[in-house]
Amino acid sequence: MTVTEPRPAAPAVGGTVLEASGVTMRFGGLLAVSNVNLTVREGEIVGLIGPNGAGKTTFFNCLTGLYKPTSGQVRFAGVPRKAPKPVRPKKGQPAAPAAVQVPELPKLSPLPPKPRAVVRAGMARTFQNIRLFANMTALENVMVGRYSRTSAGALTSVLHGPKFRREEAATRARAQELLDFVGLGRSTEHLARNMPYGDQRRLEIARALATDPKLILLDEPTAGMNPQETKQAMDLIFKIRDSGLSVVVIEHDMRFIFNLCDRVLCLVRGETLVEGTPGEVQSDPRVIEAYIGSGEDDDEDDEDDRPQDITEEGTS
Ligand SMILES: Nc1ncnc2c1ncn2[C@@H]1O[C@H](COP(=O)(O)OP(=O)(O)OP(=O)(O)O)[C@@H](O)[C@H]1O
Repeated sequence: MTVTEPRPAAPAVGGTVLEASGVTMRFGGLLAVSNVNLTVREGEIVGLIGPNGAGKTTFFNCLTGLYKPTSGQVRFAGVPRKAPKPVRPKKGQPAAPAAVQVPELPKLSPLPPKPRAVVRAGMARTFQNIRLFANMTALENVMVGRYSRTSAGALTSVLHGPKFRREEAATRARAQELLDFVGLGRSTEHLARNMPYGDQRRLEIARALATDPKLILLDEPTAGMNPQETKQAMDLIFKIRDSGLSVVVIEHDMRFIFNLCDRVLCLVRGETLVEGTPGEVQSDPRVIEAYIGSGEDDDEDDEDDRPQDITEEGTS
């Protein structure tokens, strides 16, 4: 399964941006992710692969703070995990024995689960299913993403004071810049729901970039794309990397992943099967076995995968 083609040279990889160690996630009796480690450095593109049900999305959700892992730890930009607060005895009650005072709490990610807080921390993500505001223009969709970075309060916004107007103009200008960056500079006033599928995907990326992230996580960015759209998506991700961001990407398209990524982590049944360069991972017989065993066809280009509608859900 050698599918690697010559790829643009990666810039020198810098310090650690994201570090996940021993991440485990249980849903009741089901162990979806088990003791998974991952380090992402500045300027790196890391791929997450694995057959259906391997735990990729669950692990992704642990990285972004959408899920609190059952155990393990996620550090983003060096933010350390907060120590659990000791339980204080109530007034007049004798102090509980030490073992009860500091219960054995599961190690939680320091990443707050609130999406806005995750954005402030410098992470942005896209979802498997497109989540654009269907009846808003491309520009408005990106501006919505940008609002998490503006400071005008509710009163300023209602009064449309000078501060609001200044910020609004800056937000609009930045949104336009991002649309140009992703190649949608001419679609500014198009309603999201009328845009071609590949453009909607790029619009989602522009909206995620509007939060000025250090790291962007893309969940199946090429799902349902035709080969030309897939190539454009790859070029865009290289461009994002070249602008200094780190990228983590989940994909089923092996050719895409092996041509795009600096490093690839392959999960099977919630566990790390192998992690390494695309060359190492694609030649590992265990990876081939895992995919053959799962019956997945990696070169499938099924047009029927295209979602028919985009949802009205907002950024998260
Ligand atoms: N919220 C949930 N509650 C219970 N079980 C879940 C939940 N989310 C995922 N699972 C289970 O956890 C396992 C891993 O699922 P996950 O969606 O993370 O895999 P995946 O590798 O992303 O799969 P796919 O490639 O099909 O999207 C599966 O067995 C799935 O059924």
